[in-house]
Amino acid sequence: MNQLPSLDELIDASHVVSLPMNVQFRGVRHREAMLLEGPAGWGEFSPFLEYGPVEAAAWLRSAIEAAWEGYPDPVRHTVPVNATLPAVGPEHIAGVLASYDAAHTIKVKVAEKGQDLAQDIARVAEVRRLLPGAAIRIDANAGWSHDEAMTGLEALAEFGLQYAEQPVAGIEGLARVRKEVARRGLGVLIAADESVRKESDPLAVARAGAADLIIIKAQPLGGVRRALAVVRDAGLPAVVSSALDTSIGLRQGAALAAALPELPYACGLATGSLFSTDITTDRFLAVNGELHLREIAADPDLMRRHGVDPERRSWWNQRLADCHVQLQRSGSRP
Ligand SMILES: O=C(O)CCC(=O)C1=CC=C[C@@H](O)[C@@H]1C(=O)O
Ligand SMILES: [Mg+2]
Repeated sequence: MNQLPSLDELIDASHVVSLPMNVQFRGVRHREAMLLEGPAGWGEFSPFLEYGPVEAAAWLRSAIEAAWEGYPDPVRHTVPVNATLPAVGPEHIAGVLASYDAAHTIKVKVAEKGQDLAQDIARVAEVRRLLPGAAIRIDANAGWSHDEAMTGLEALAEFGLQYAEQPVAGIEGLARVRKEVARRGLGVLIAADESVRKESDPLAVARAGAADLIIIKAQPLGGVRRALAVVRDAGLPAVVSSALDTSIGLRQGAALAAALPELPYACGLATGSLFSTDITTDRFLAVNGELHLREIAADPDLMRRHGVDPERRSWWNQRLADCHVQLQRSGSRP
């Protein structure tokens, strides 16, 4: 596939859905997504609503790759995954974790706006109490200052952390935290997420020696093949994650995880469990901590049931058009 599909072709191939979630995540209670059906299968285009066309164009590129080109050959057919725990209070933790069949590795959200470190400590402590043998990682989404990160990491390291994802903003900030963590001997690895997917150069963080590992996501990085190239060139261990995707987007992430030469960590691809429903009857959910690679197709009835109103549909058509222009401009082909 060397040609970018035309805008008309994309509009004809697209459906827009809004899926309800079981629990608020990232301030989101309903997740909107555009699904594209192309000659190679289904692709998902679901940048968060506040993203502008320059950033969102990479997400469209990823959907077009999935639907018009398909995926590279897998080197594995099962993908280990983590449960993702939003910034809920301790009383809700057991319930949220019970919705996942993925208790070996838990990613706990911390540094949520409007909350404090005591709440983060209580959340991580409760996960450790419920699952004494689990690997626990945290994700601050760049919500801490340097000093807050050091205080937070000192306190949370007591519970045994596999790694800390994006404790602070920016590549320099990460490098500084990583250095200080080593100086204090805290034994916590530093993972870069926003410093990979939101930087104009996704390799800059690796070049700066600012992280021990990188988080990679197919949609923000412009597709599975581009994400694979980032991992190859970064030369760091990679954790595949998602963006609160429907089963179609999670399948894109699984294709990326399945094609990576090395997969040392469980992947953030179990978030289907945070939704109360999906666009396929055979949802792409973890079974005993693993996703089993298989084809996922959207179900026409479910897409109809969760379809958006005409106003949202035209908003998405405009977004599609804006991102299409971006891809034409950058000469970016799937
Ligand atoms: O990695 C995971 O366990 C699940 C995905 C996840 O955490 C995220 C999904 C969507 C938006 C992001 O804020 C968030 C992340 O920061 O990794
Ligand atoms: Mg993250």
